[in-house]
Amino acid sequence: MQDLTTWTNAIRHDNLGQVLKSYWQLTKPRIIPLLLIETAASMWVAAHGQVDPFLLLITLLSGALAAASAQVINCIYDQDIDYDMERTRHRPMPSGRVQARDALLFAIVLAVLSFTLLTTFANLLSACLALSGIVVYVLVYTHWLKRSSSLNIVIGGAAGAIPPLVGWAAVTGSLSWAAWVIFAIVFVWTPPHFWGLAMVIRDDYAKVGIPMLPVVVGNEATAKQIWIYTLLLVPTTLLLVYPLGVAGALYGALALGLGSLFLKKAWQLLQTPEDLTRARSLFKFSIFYMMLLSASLVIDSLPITHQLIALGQAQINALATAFACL
Ligand code: HEM
Ligand SMILES: CC(C)=CCC/C(C)=C/CC/C(C)=C/COP(=O)(O)OP(=O)(O)O
Repeated sequence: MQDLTTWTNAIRHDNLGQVLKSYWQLTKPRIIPLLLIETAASMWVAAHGQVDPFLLLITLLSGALAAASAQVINCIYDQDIDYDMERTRHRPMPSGRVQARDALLFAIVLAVLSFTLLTTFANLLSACLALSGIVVYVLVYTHWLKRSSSLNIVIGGAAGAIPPLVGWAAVTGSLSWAAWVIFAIVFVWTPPHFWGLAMVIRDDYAKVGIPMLPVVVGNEATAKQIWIYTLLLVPTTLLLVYPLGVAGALYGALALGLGSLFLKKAWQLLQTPEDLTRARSLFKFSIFYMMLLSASLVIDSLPITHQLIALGQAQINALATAFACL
C-alpha cells in the first residue's frame, strides 16, 4: 500500500513537472533574456547610470511577463504551421500537450500581471507600452503580416523594439529622442537578425507557405537586404553619441567595432549568398552583437566609467604639460 502511494505521488509529481515544462516552453523563454537586456540598457541610459534596483526588477519582471504573454498567443495562433514545420513540431500546442483555451487563459494572466505591476510600481505609460508590444506582435506581426507579406519582419519587428521604450518610460515617465533612437537600433537590427536564420530554414517556411523574404526573393536578394539594413544599423547606433550626446566615446568606439564586425559578416554573406554556414554565423553574431551593444551602453553610462575617463584625461593633460615644459 505504502509502495502504491509513493508510486502515485511520483506520477503526479512527474505530470506536474511536464505541465509546468509545457507552459514554460509556450513562452519561448530563450528569446526573452535579450529583450530584457535591451530594456535594462535603455533604463541605465535614461537614469544616467544610476537605476533604482527595485524599479529595475519590477520593469524586467513585467517585461518578461508581457513578452511571455505575446509568445503564448503567437503559439496558439500559429499551431497549424508549427505542426507542419520540423523545427516547431514539438512545441506544446502542435504536440497537443496544452489546450488552446488553457493557453489563452495563461496568456491573459501574464498580461494582466505585467500591466498591474507596471502601473502600480512604475507608471501607466510603461504599462501601456508593454501592452502595445503584445498587440503589435500578435495583431500586426502574427495575424496580419506573417502569412501575407515579405515585409512581415520589417514592420512586425517593431514589436521587439518596444521593450527599450518600456524601460525608458519606466524610469522617466516619458519618451525622449534617445528612447526612439534605441527603438530604431533594434528595429533596424531585426531584419538582418532574422533573415540570416530564415535563409537557413527557408525550405521549412516555403513548405507552409510563409512568405519570409528568402522564400519570396531568394538568398541573393535577401543577402542584399541584410547588407543594406546592416549599413543603416551602424550610423543609427552612433546617433546616441552624436547629435544626442546621451552616450560617450567608450560606447561610440565599441559600437563602431561591433558594427564593423557585423558589416564584415554581412559583406561575406553578400559575396556567397548560398553559403548557409555564413548565414547561420551572421544570425548567431547578431545575438552576440545586441548583447554586447547593450552592455556597452550600460558600462558607458556608469558614473565610475565617467570618473575613470576624466582621471585618464587629467593624466594625459598633465603629461602633455610636463612634455611642453621640457
Ligand atoms: C519579428 C521579429 C523577430 C523574429 C521573426 C525573430 C525570429 C526568430 C526565430 C525564428 C528564432 C529561432 C527560434 C527557434 O529556433 O525556436 C530566433 C531566435 C532568437 N531571437 Fe529572434 N526574432 C525576432 C526578433 C527578436 C528580437 C527583437 C530579439 C531580442 C532583442 C530576438 C532574440 C532572439 C534570440 C536571443 C534568439 C536565440 C534563441 C536561442 O538561443 O535559440 N529576436 N528569432
Ligand atoms: C514589449 C513586448 C511585450 C514585446 C514583445 C516582443 C516580442 C515577443 C518579440 C519576439 C520576436 C520574436 C522572437 C519573434 C519570433 O517569430 P515567430 O513567432 O514567427 O517565430 P517562430 O517561427 O519560431 O514561431
